[in-house]
Amino acid sequence: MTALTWRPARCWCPSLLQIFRFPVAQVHVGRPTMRASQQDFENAMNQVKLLKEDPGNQVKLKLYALYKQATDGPCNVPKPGVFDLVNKAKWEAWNALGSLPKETARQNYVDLVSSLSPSSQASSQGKHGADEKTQESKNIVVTSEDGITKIVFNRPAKKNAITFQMYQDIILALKSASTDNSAITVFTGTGDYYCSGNDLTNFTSAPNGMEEAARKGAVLLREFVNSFIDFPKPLVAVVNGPAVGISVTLLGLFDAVYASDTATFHTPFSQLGQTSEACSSYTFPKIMGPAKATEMLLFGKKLTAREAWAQGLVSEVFPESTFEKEVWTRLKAYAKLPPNSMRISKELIRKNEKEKLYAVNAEECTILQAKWLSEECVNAIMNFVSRKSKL
Ligand SMILES: CCCCCC/C=C/C(=O)SCCNC(=O)CCNC(=O)[C@H](O)C(C)(C)COP(=O)(O)OP(=O)(O)OC[C@H]1O[C@@H](n2cnc3c(N)ncnc32)[C@H](O)[C@@H]1OP(=O)(O)O
Repeated sequence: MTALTWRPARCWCPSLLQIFRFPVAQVHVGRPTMRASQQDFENAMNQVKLLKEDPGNQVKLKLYALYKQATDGPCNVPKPGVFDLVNKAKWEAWNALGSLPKETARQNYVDLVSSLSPSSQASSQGKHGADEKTQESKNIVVTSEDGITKIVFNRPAKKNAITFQMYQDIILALKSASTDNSAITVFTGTGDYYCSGNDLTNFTSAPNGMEEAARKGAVLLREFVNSFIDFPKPLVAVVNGPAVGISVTLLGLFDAVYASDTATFHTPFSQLGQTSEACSSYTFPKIMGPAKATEMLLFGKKLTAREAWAQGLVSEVFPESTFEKEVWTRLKAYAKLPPNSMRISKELIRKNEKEKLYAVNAEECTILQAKWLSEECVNAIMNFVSRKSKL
């Protein structure tokens, strides 16, 4: 109860207040060289407001903790409850500073701000909003060429983890691809990963509470998966590297899956206190049989590309050295096939399944909405965010 009255530092600009929108980065706290004055401290606070790029959660937590220590002294408020993820993390960061003297905290704050890279400082010209928007949409890149619309997970620094914004961008990209001039649509990833699944920090910033976030997440997930169920043209995954979570389960709704031999397929839902999605509770047992689906969806067994091929999830595996060349040559040839024939054949395959898929999707989303509020799930996500465990 008291925890709810605890206020975050007011010096942060609004985008930085949502400290968990971006995952953790390494903190480097510069070594104090001299005592920072109150003026240095205030200058540093102003500099933080001008940061152009998000410095990462760990840095923001550290800044928050040092600010509180420098102004209020040692942590003196009760620990927020387990579901109040953001405030709990802030409390833990502040509390971890123990009895660090106010002056040292002030100096460390100034050093930390000055250690942030110059490239992340804003020019005070202020076209911040426009830049951010461009940045968001670049995480999903859509191009169309040679009869192929390519939708690319393009967030390699985060292994192409999918943010809420990316889910929305993909829904729009699929809508547009369904009526553009292309014959087929292809998903692939930039960098070494195909996609590491849902961004695990999606639910750690919940300004209106976790229940509201889980409700909205379930609505978004349902619409997202429905846009795959409904997609009318051949949908192909070019799996260039490891795939995790929802990027794997969605493959059951694709028409063909080509994988590099560096790809792996991992659905660690139980480990995350979650359950299967994207209709995989229906498509996976159908594709690979219930026993193999259980190993993946319940026990989180990670498959190699060849194992995934043997179980029918992957159409064909290619050596990494020739993967791109072979796959794109083949896809360009397929894209020259009569598009209406391909569309109608897909419709014949999919139409008897559609009602079932909608129903499965709805049920999976309802179950997940509840799971996201469970202690098992909250703990697993907090472990990831605080880096206690890696899958
Ligand atoms: C509308 C909501 C729909 C929700 C649908 C439900 C969907 C469920 C799922 O998809 S469950 C699967 C979720 N994914 C994971 O559990 C994977 C988590 N990530 C990892 O285990 C590892 O990062 C890894 C194995 C993918 C890669 O390990 P490694 O090679 O050691 O790299 P790093 O861990 O250092 O990763 C680099 C960088 O990327 C960030 N990152 C990677 N994956 C995610 C992720 N899924 N969510 C958030 N952030 C991710 C990681 O934190 C590092 O960031 P940093 O450099 O530290 O800032």
